[in-house]
Parts: sequence; C-alpha cells; structure tokens
Amino acid sequence: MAKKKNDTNKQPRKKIRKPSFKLSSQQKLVYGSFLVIFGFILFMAFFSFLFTGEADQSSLSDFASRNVKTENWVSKSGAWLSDFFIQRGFGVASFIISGLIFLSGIYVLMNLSKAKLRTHWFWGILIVIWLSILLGFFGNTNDILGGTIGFEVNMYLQDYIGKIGTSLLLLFGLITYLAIRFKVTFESFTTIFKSAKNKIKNDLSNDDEPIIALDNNLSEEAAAIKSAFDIPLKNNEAITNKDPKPVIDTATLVVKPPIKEEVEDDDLGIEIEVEKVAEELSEDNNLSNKLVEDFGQFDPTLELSKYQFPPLDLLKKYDSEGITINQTELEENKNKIVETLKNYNIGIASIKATIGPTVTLYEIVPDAGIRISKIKNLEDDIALSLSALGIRIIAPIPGKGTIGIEVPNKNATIVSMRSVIASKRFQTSDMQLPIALGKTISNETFVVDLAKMPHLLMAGATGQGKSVGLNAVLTSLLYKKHPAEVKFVLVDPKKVELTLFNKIERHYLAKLPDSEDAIITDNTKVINTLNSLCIEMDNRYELLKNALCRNIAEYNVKFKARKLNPNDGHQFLPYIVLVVDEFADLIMTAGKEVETPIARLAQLARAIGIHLIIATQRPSVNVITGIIKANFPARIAFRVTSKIDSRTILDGSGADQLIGRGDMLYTQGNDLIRVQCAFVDTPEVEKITDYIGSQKAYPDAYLLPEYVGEESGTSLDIDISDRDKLFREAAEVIVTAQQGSASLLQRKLKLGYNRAGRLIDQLEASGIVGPFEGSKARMVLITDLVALDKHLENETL
Ligand SMILES: Nc1ncnc2c1ncn2[C@@H]1O[C@H](COP(=O)(O)OP(=O)(O)OP(=O)(O)O)[C@@H](O)[C@H]1O
Repeated sequence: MAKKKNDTNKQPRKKIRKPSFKLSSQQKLVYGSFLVIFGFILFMAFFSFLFTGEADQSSLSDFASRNVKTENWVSKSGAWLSDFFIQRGFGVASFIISGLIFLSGIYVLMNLSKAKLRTHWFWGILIVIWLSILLGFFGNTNDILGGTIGFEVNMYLQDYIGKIGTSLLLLFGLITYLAIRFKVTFESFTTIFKSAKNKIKNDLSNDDEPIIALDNNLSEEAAAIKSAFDIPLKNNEAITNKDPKPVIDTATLVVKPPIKEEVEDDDLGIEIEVEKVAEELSEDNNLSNKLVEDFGQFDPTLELSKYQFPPLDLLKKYDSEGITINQTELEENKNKIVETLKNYNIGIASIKATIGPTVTLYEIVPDAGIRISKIKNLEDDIALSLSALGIRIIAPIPGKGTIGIEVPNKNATIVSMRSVIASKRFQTSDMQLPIALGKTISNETFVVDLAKMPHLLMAGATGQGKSVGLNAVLTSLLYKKHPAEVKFVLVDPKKVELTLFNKIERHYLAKLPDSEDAIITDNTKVINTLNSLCIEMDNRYELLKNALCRNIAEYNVKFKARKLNPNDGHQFLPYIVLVVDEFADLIMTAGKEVETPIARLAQLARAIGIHLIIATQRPSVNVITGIIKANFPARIAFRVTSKIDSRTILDGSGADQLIGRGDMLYTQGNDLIRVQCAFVDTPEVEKITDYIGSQKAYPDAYLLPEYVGEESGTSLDIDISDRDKLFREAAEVIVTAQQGSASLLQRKLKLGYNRAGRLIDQLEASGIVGPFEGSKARMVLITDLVALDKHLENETL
C-alpha cells in the first residue's frame, strides 16, 4: 500500500488543453490562396517542362548560380520542381498532384468538407501511383511518361511476374478502383454491354434510338461508367418508344429489364434474359451517406465553433496540497488502536495505513477467532482513546477481509478543484457527463458519470459543504462539455448560491420562454418549470420513438450522421441537468405539486438525457419521501447531525460521523465510498463564469416548452359552483385568523401552494379578502364567523 501511496502522490499535474486546429477566416484566406497559387504555378512548371525539360537538364546542377539561365516558365524553381516530380517522381501523372494542391486551396477558401478533400487526396494519390506504373510500362527507358518511380516499379514487377503479370496486375488495380470508388459491379458491365448491344440492334433495324431514361440526379457513378463506355444515354429526354422502357437505377446502376420482356421464340435462338436485381441501399441511408460525404458529420458545436473551454489557470492552486505524512501521528494512532483493542483482549495480526486527504484508513486483520461485532461495538472506545471526532469503523471492508478504522488527520489537506480537473482520470474520461467529485481515501481522483447515476440526491447539515459540492459538479461539467451539449436548469430558493451562473445564461442555461431570469428563485415558477421539463421529456420520447432509438446517446449519434431529418422535428438534443439547491424549502411550500413532477422526471427521464441533482439541508422523511428516494439511487451525504438523518439519506449510519468541510460519503446503491469533496471557491466560479460569459453566446437561453399552469385560468369572477371544496373551510380559517395569506391556508389545511393560491383568489372574488398588496397579507373584509355565514348565504340567494 505504501508503494501505491507514493505512486499516487507523484501524479503528474499536466496542463491539458484541447489542441485546436481550427483556422480563423483570415488564416483560411491566406492558406487557401497560397495553395491555389502554388497548385497553379506547379501546373505551369510541369506543362512547360514537357517542352523545356530536356534543355534545362544541364542547368539543374547549378541551381545556386544566378548566371545559369533556364527555359522553364517558372524558371529555376519550376525546372527543379518539375524534375523532382516528373523526371524523378511519377512522370506525367504528377499533373494530378498539382491539381490536388489547387483543389485543396479551393476547399480551404470555400470552407468545404475536409472529409471529402481527404477522399480526393486518397484516391488522387492512388491514381498517380497507378498511372505512373501504367505509363512506366510503356516507357522504354526512364522517360518522363512514368517517371523514375513508374519505370523502376515496372522493372521490379517484370522481374518477378513478367510483362503479362504486370499488365494483369494493372488491370486488377483498375477494376478494384472502379469497384470501390464508383461501386461498379459485375452486373454493371454486363448490363452496359447488353444495352450497347440493344442499341446497335435497334440502329441496324433503323428504329428510333433505344430509350434509356436517366432521372435528373444522374449519379457520379452512372456518369463515370457512361463516359467510360460511351453509351448514348439520354438524360431527361422524353421517352418515345412504345415498349416498356428500361430505366437505369441511378443508385446501383443496374439496368432493370422492362416489365414486358422480349419473349421470343426459342426456335429463333434468342434466349430470355432475366436480370438479377442488385440489392439497393435504402433511400434514407443513401441520402445520409451522401450528406455526410458532402458536408461531414453534423457538428452541434458549429454555432459556437470558436468557443474556448475555460483554462485550468482560472482555478486556484493551494500550497497545502499534496499529502504530507506525519510519521509520529501515524505511529501514535496505531499504538492507541492496538492498545485499546488489547484492553478488550483483541489481538491484531497486522495493521496498515492508507493516508487520504482528510482521513487515514487503518486496516487491521484481527487474530483468528475474534468476532467482528466485538470490534464494531468498540467504536466509541476507540474514538475516546484517540480523542478524535469522526471515527468510522467499517467491519469488514467489503471485498477485502479486513476491518477498517477511519481516523481524521490532524491537518486535513484541501483537495483543490484544479487538481481533480487536471487529473488524467477526468481529462481522458469518455463518460457522457463526467463529474470530478474529489479524492478518495487512497488519494485517487473520484470521477463519476451523472448520466449513469442517473439522478443525484445530496444532503448535509448547513455549512458542511453542500454548496461547494454543487459548484464542483457544475464546474466539472463546464470544463468538459460544450454549451451545445449540456444545459442547466438552476433552482435556487436561497437566491444567493447559484446567482453567479447568471452570466452563462445564454451559453449553458435553460429557462421557460416567458421568464426573465434563467435561475429560478421563486417557488411558484419551479412548479411551472418542472412541468415544462415533463413536457420536454414527453417530446423527447416522441422524437426517440420516431427515430427508433432507445436513448439520447443513440439518438444524437444518428442525428450527427444525418440520418434524421430536421424537417421532421429532429434536432440535436443537449443533456439537461436540473439542480435544486434547497429541496426542503420547495417541498414545504409546494408539497405534492413539486413532488409529482420530480418523481415523474426521476422515473422516466434517464433515457432522454434529463438528470436531476437535488440538495437538501433537512434529509427528513417528509422531505425525502419514499417515492423520491426510490428514484435517486445515487446519494451524497455530507455531515448530518443525527443518525436518523444519516439513515434517511444513506439507508445506514455513517454520515453523522463525518468531519464536515467537504468530507462526504457517496453511494450508488451498494458500497459507501468516503470522498473528500473538491473545493471550489466563489471567486473561482466567478472567474470561470466570467470567462465563459465574455465569449460569443447563443441569442437566448435554451428555451423549454411552454407550460400553461392550471392557476393561470383564474379570474376574479369565478363561478360559485366552480369553487374549491375547501372554500368554506378556507374562509373560516381566514376570518378566524383575520389574516389573508395563502401560507396560512397551506399550513392549516395542509395544501400545496397552488391550491392555496387558488382559494385566496376565490375568496377575493367572493369579497372575503381584499386585493393583493405586495408582500403584506391581504386585508380580511369580514369581521367574524357570523358575518361570514350571512355573507355566504346572501351569495347563494
Ligand atoms: N470541499 C471542501 N474543502 C474544504 N473546505 C470546505 C469544503 N466544502 C466546504 N468547505 C468549507 O465549509 C464552508 C461551508 O460550505 P458550504 O457553503 O458549501 O456549506 P453548505 O452546506 O452549502 O451550507 P448552507 O447549506 O448553509 O449553504 C465553506 O465556506 C468552506 O470553508
């Protein structure tokens, strides 16, 4: 273990920045025009070399001398380049190289697909080689037809497989090229020969020309074969033959037989020909392949293609980072543990220590025959003898066969956000939503995938590191995900914790169409947003269903490959992460109205990329209800004040024994992992959001679907028959208390915010309470219950 400890201490802190090969528009202009001009010059040099090459031969050796004159149109350089490419290289096939350079310039200037350019180069170079060998075959000596390479390769081949072998090899090269590049099949040849035969036959019989209609989109392949075999195919021409016409299938270039076949008598010696129809690519695939070939894969980041991820320098370095081993502390603790256990007649076979950032784990192997429960019961005694808080006994450590005693270090080290973000584990992770939470007890960076969790519940008493934890989660995502790939919905009833993220509203946040602020601080708006997220979820499911995809990752891959048509409503779907900073507050004020959509989202939203992170100070059962708990398998517990709270959040004790300041336990359903949360301070978050916020953004935040809440239909002239069943009770509560507030109704009648609000509106309509007066409670217009009875009776008359 000691070895491992040293290894982990030596973790390199490399600055890892994504290399960017993107050129600015100006660079493209310079680079593109250079290539165009260079390609053109090369062409001129090659062309003049055909006439001046021989004359310039002698001057090549005197390249450095200015007195020597050359005849090449591009002078000395032209003579030298042509000699290099044509004479010593590939012969006249080198013209293709100048063409490729010219073409590259055009592609750079016009910002065309790089993938297509690469294809051109690949096939271009193959043709150069093939052509050079072919022409070298005819060159008697090393002449400029095939160049030195073509000639030498030919000689080599002929030595081994002879002239016939070489020519057959060249033919094989041509066939392979046509088959792969132009997807030519054997049937293509036979059908083309057949149609040629038909034509000749028709010509001879002085009939009209055979009609072969090609549709508008004559494909490259068809055109290539057509020109190769020079068959008079009529494009877009009216069909004049009375017989059913053969039609060239442009996708595979197979000439299908006419439906009415030429059935002729056997006696005439003409056979019926039945063509085998080649398997076609389905239209969708074919189209998407073509689109990808033309434009490359769809790039969701294109709109903000210049977006720069925040650099690591924005995060603070701490001097006290890196674990220092305090040998005396280790020794002391070990002795105390051994002594305490000895006092209870527990012998130890071996003990070893793993030093983490905040706690050290002592792993002991007790003597044979010792009951584990006996050690477990000594938790308090060991804590007493070590006089330390936050001692946790893990008996046994799952999968290890040892007993663990976690003892807090006297001097805890801060785990900086910088160190976890820079870690190789985070930087190279291919998770969909990677989160660097902190470091484990063995000092390894702890990275988890939010997409796999799929929802996270965070609890901890006030001041134990929840907000820092939330910031660590958000920071991790900001360092790893482009604004096009993830959107946050932030709910912050405390109004201060997440405000900093306002600056990245148009990059990373999602909001309701009519709301001004993206960060939701008002509890009533939360209900609308949650319901809107449910609508978004349903919409996304519909899209996934139509695209025959099981989850968002598959869907996005398909969309990027241009297999989904944006005209059918398909679009690239970013992940949506909902963060609620104080859930207890929400449940208290809105009850079921919040719980229902949260539970619905938690149950269903994983496949469509909506993930929830919910934090609460009060992990009591009325806040984290059964239905919520069941749907949040991933939990983080910071220090809580009681064992009961720990049990609510973790289904076991442990969180009450933590030491605070980011010390936390993480579980994803099975083991508990003790992690020291990474520390990210408010100024650091501010720097990051400033950095992102100062860059070009989308025109608006990501807009969620509109949700028309039930309460929005409320108007003051509510029909008496439409009144809530609790109307009378509510009126009595208000009149008795002489206080017209919705929260009073919520408390007394145990209602959600919405229903209480509706009741107040109805009471106002009936004239029992006065109009809305801002932060003050409404005035009660009825003085006592007797007056109320009278008022209601009058109303029904
Ligand atoms: N990971 C950490 N490493 C070191 N110190 C930490 C860490 N997390 C929190 N702290 C310390 O604890 C203090 C309180 O943290 P934080 O504000 O996150 O608590 P909280 O649980 O959100 O409290 P509240 O619920 O009242 O907002 C921080 O100011 C910081 O000094």
